[in-house]
This record gives sequence, C-alpha cells and structure tokens, in this order.
Amino acid sequence: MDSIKWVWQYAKIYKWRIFFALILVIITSALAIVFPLFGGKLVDLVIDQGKTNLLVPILATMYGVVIARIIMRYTYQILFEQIGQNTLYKIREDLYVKLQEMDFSFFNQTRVGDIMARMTGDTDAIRHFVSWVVYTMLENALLFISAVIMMATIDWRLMLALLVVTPLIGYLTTRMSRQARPLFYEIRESFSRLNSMVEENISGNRVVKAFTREGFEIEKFNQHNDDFRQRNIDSANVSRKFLPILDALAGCLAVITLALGGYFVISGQMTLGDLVTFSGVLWMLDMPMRMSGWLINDVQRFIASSFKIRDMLKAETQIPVQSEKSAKDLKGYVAFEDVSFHFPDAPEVAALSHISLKAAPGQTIGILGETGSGKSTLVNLIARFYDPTSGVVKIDGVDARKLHVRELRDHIALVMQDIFLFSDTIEENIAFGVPGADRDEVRKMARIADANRFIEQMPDGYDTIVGERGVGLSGGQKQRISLARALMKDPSILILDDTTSAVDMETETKIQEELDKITTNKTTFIIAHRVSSVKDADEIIIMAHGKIVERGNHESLLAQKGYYYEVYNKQLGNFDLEMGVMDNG
Ligand SMILES: Nc1ncnc2c1ncn2[C@@H]1O[C@H](COP(=O)(O)OP(=O)(O)OP(=O)(O)O)[C@@H](O)[C@H]1O
Repeated sequence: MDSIKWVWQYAKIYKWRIFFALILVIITSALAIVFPLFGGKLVDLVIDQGKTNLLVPILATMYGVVIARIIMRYTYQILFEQIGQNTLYKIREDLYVKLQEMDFSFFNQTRVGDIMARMTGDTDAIRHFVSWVVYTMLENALLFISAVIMMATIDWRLMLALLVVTPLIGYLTTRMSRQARPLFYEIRESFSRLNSMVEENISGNRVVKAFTREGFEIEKFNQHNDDFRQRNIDSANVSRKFLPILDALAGCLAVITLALGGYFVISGQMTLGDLVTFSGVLWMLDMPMRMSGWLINDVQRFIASSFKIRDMLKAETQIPVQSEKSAKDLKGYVAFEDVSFHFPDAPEVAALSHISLKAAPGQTIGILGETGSGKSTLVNLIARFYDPTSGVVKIDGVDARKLHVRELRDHIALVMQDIFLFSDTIEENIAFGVPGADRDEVRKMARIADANRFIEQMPDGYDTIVGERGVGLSGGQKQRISLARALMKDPSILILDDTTSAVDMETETKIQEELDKITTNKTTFIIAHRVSSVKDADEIIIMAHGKIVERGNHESLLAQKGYYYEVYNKQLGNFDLEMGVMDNG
C-alpha cells in the first residue's frame, strides 16, 4: 500500500487523465460481452427463427462494438503509457537530483552497477506497473465478473460447472508465478552482475591488455553469461511445466461447455444461441485466471523496485546542502583545530589524528608524506567531502559544518589526484566550473597551467574532443587541463593534490612561477611527493599515519634532519644525477 501511495504522489497530477482512462477500461471491458451475446442472438433469432431482417443490425452492432472497443482500448493504452512515461521521467529526475546531493561516503559504499540498476531496471518496473499492470488488472477483473454475471443470467448450472475448473487454473497460475518469482529476482541480480562485469572490463581495458588477461576476462564473462542464460532457461522451464496443464484445463472448459451445454440444448433446457454465447465468453474466464499469477509477479516486482528506489531517495547525506550560514563571500582562512577523522567504512583506524593547522589568504601550505599517510583525506575535509569525526575545520573562522556546502565549494578549487575529464571538448572541460566562460579566460588559464602549447598543437585545438575520462591525453596533459579547470574558478582556496607529479621538473617550475603570480590572494595547499613542489611554501607539513610528524619551512625542516631532510637529500641526489647525465649527454 505504501508503494501505491508513493507512486500516486507522482501520478496524481494526471488524476483526471487516469480517471478518464479508467472509465474507458470499464466500458471496454463491459462491452466485451456484446460480441458473444449478439453471436448467440444471431444463432437463435436469425438462423433458428429465420428473422433474417435482424441479420444486418445484429452484425452491424457486433462490428460497431468491436470497432468501439478497439478505439477505446487504444486510447486508454496510450493514456496509461503517457502517464507511466511521465511518472518514470519524474522519478528518474528525482533519483538523479538525489545522486547529486549524495556525499563521498555514499559513493564509496555503493556499487555503480547497483545505482544503474535502480536508475534503469527498477524505474522501468514502476513504469510497467503504472502503464500496464494497473489497467490490465482492472480489465481482467471486469472481464471475469461480466462473464460470470452473464453466464449466471443464462444458465447458472453451466456457470457453476465451469467455475469448478477456473479456480484450478487460478491456483496453478499462482503456483507457477510463485515458482517463477525468485527466478525473476535471480535473473535481475545475474543481469546486474553481468553488466557490472562488462562495465569494469571496459573501464579497465588498458589494464586487461597490458597484463594480457583477455582470455581470463572472456572466461569470467562466459561464466556470467552462462549464469544469465541458465537462469532464463530455468524461468522458461517453470512456465513450460505448467502451460500444458493450463491448456488442458482450458480445453476442459470447452469440453464441459459443449458436453453439458449440448445436453441442455438437446433436452430443450437451453437454446443453441445461449450455448454459442457461453462458448464465446469462455476466454473471459480463462484469461483473467491465467493472467492473475503474472500480474501478482508484476505487483511484487513493482513493490520490490519501489522499495529500492525509495531507499535511495530517502538516503541521508552526511553532508547536507542547506546550512545555517551562507558562504557566498569567502576570504579563504582555513584552520584545523584538533581534527581527527575515521572513514565510516573503517571506523577503527584514524585516517587523521589530532591535526591542527592554520592558513591565511596568500599563504601556501605544502603537504608531504608517504602514500596512505592521510594527505588527500586532510584536504578533502576543507571542501567538506567529509566532516571531521572530532575537532573542527574552520573556514574564515566559522565551523565549516555550518556553511552552505555548495557555496563553500564555489570558493574552493581542488585538482584531484584521480583526474576525471568529460568526453567533451578541451574548452568545455576547462570551463566546466564556470558555465559560459570567456574564451580568452580559458586560454589564459591554460597558459598558466602550461597546457596551451600542446592544446594548440592538436588538430582541433581547444575544440578537440577528449575521450571518456580523458583518453587520448598523457597523464601530464590531463593534469594540466585539470589545473586550468581549477584556476578558471578563481577560487579563494586552491588545493593541488599531486597535480604536477606527471609533468617534468622544467614544466613544473614554469607552472609554479605562473601560479605564484595568481595565488597572491589565495590560500593554497600543495600535496606533493617532490620536495621541489613545496619547498617555497610558507609552511610544510609532513604526514605519517594520519598525524603531522614534522612541520616548518624549508630551512627549519632541513635543520630538523628528519623525514624532510632525508627526502630532500635523496631527491637532490637524483636531481644531481639527472643533471650529470644530461651534462654528459
Ligand atoms: N574511502 C575510504 N575508506 C576507508 N579508508 C580509506 C578510504 N580512502 C582512503 N582510505 C585510507 O585512508 C588512509 C589515507 O588515505 P589518503 O588517500 O588520504 O592518503 P594519501 O596520503 O593522500 O596517499 P597518496 O599519497 O597515496 O595519495 C589510507 O590508509 C587509505 O587506505
């Protein structure tokens, strides 16, 4: 019932259309008895009693009713399809809007395949219910009732004889659908697994090729494909097992009608026309019984899908969009006050532990540390991709949790480690955060990110379409485009997470010089593995196991002779070596 109430929220704006369509269903179903009834009259009045003048009116009525039923059926089918499609459209839109609201934790814990299944298969089960199941249920119920009423008025004994068989048909169909029901769910799950596998294979096609694991992947696919086929065959076998019995029972209805009805006709208890009418309405008993099981399945599927969709629509983001304070004007002061953070799916480990840190506009904070030490997690807290488990992150002196998250993010540009480019032109990718951006501005930012040279060398320049996720570009090129995309926002807080790791040192120095010019009023965080990327920062922090283990500027850190000093010396050695090789070359 909850599911019906929920879907009604979407469908109720079409209530008059639904009402009209339902009236048409009632009339069309009721008119179904006209054909067999008039068929009977034709036999009795025209053929038996020779009233040939009635032949044309009877035939005309029968044919007229057939045409009227076709038109009305067509009309309500179209109406229900429209209502179903519009409902589907709105549900899909709500799901998509919800997806945009959800936070990193949700996406960390939810499989893409599962989200896609909800957006496609489950929403379609809702459409199917609204645009087909609803009227088919009503149609069948009315057909059955009209047939029973009509039979009862002609001969209740024959009707009762037939009604002895019909529950058996209903029982068998229900059993069949009950056996088939779990199989439907299994088919759906199997299909979802098959889809996820294909999706992963396509995304990871380079890894597959590099490791020459095509054979393994094909075998894995074949297993999923086999599983899907087998489950479909199992489902078809269930129907196949029951269909002969159901056909035999339908035949039984015909035999009872002819045998008992024939006897009544011969003994003068019934007219031949009435027998013809009886035969003509048999399908109205048989079909609803047969449909009942499948309709029950469809309703179950609708309920299951509606639960899944409602679950997602009800999912609470831990980072709500609306907050107490506006963050429209943000200067960019950042302060971490004794911040600790545990990922929801790994609550026993502290990804960040007692972090305290301050940064003001114009300052640059360099963050260094081994992989997995918590560098990315730390900057993710600034943009509120996660909120601290304890302690406070303050932006412009205000607890970030109180700030309107989208307004806050409008002032932050984050170049992530895992770069994502849309399959669109380079121009559109760079201007992504600033819709309708000026072309010159795009070029200026590309120049600062040292991306202009390679972009201009491309056949279509800024209009070059990059493949999905930026396929067709080198790692360093992607990094520079995503840096230009971040700079376009002219943010108060700029966060560069390993942004220049894939570019050569010369290019990096060039980018740094340009960045220095435009970050004078910005708070900049630079995560890096190279000392050269952070050595000019106002403060450099070294992270290990979620903690800040060293901090200071370049000189003071060297004087501490700790991790920074070691890394510096190692990298300096490499640098000297590189230079030596170049000199010799
Ligand atoms: N979604 C997550 N759920 C649970 N643990 C996570 C999640 N993301 C990261 N971690 C863990 O948190 C720790 C810090 O990760 P983080 O990405 O911040 O490291 P990092 O210092 O940026 O590493 P790198 O230099 O390799 O990018 C790691 O131990 C990592 O395994």
